[in-house]
Amino acid sequence: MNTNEPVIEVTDLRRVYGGGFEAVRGVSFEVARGELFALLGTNGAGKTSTVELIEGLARPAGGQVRVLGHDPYTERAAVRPRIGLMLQEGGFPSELTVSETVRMWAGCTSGARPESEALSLVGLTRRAGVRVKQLSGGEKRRLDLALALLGRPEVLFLDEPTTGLDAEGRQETWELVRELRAQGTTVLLTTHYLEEAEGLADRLAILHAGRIAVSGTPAEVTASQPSRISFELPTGYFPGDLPPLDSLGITGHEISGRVLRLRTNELQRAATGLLTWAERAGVELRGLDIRSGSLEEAFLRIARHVSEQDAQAEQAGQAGQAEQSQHSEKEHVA
Ligand SMILES: Nc1ncnc2c1ncn2[C@@H]1O[C@H](COP(=O)(O)OP(=O)(O)OP(=O)(O)O)[C@@H](O)[C@H]1O
Repeated sequence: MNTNEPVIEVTDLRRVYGGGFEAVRGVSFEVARGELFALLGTNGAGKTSTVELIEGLARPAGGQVRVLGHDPYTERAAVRPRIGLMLQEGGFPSELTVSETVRMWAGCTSGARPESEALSLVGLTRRAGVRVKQLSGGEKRRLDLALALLGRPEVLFLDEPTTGLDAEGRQETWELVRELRAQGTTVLLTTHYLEEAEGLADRLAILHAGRIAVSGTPAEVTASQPSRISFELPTGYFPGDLPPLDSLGITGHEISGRVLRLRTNELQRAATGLLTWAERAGVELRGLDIRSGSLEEAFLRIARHVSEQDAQAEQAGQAGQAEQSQHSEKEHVA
């Protein structure tokens, strides 16, 4: 296979649940060999619904998925041995020990790693004899990961892999994922942790209400967000006493109490202008906070923006219904 050829290709993907609810509404993206692509999104955005289609666990209502050049649903036998799945719920028999679980799984996996290697990869060697039901939530996630890695997959699907892990466990999992990626494994990750996506992903997409709202490298997505400056107005000063905000490259502002919050796409210019003004005026900008655009900002803006759109659409719908019912009343009266 050409190394530039995408390992995962998703085109105009759609998923409709019983009752007609469209959870995935035309999602398209590609993941190249050796790349780590992260899907982020609010609760219910459609991450799991999308990933399950790519894993071949369900048939799309529309669009196309290709994994390693095959349809993962209709050509499951060609795809399954080459991919590793770490689902949100492993669902393994709780009475088996960690070691028995790995051996059972290895029995169904061709070319499986030795048990000791799989357990040591995820730091579970010392828990080999413990029953699954006695593992902590974080240890269960590690076992899920060990099983996903058992067949040395070319493509690894990680659905919220660090949920339930403490800070150290999370760092260890990230280190392992980085190593796997360095060895050429292609990874599709869904996560709620923005720093996880920021630290691991080559590219990412933020899903909202079944659609991709923004995608790109973490740096591209972050750079598309405005930077922020906030401080307390010095006593006796008003916003009009500052230099004209647009002359400092400030594109928006709001004031609550004495705290002024500014938005800018030219952080250095805006910050320098304000600090120079404060220096000359001999005043202190208390509580000064200067921060570049962040992935968190992008995420929150998308969630807020789309909820505003939803609210507007709902209002427009209600207004339309009210108008229609007034209209039909009039027709009735006439
Ligand atoms: N089996 C199902 N039947 C009907 N609706 C479903 C089903 N599974 C999911 N949904 C709905 O589809 C939407 C997307 O759900 P999905 O689980 O894909 O979101 P998600 O982004 O993975 O969310 P989370 O971050 O909470 O895991 C939600 O509105 C959810 O209620």
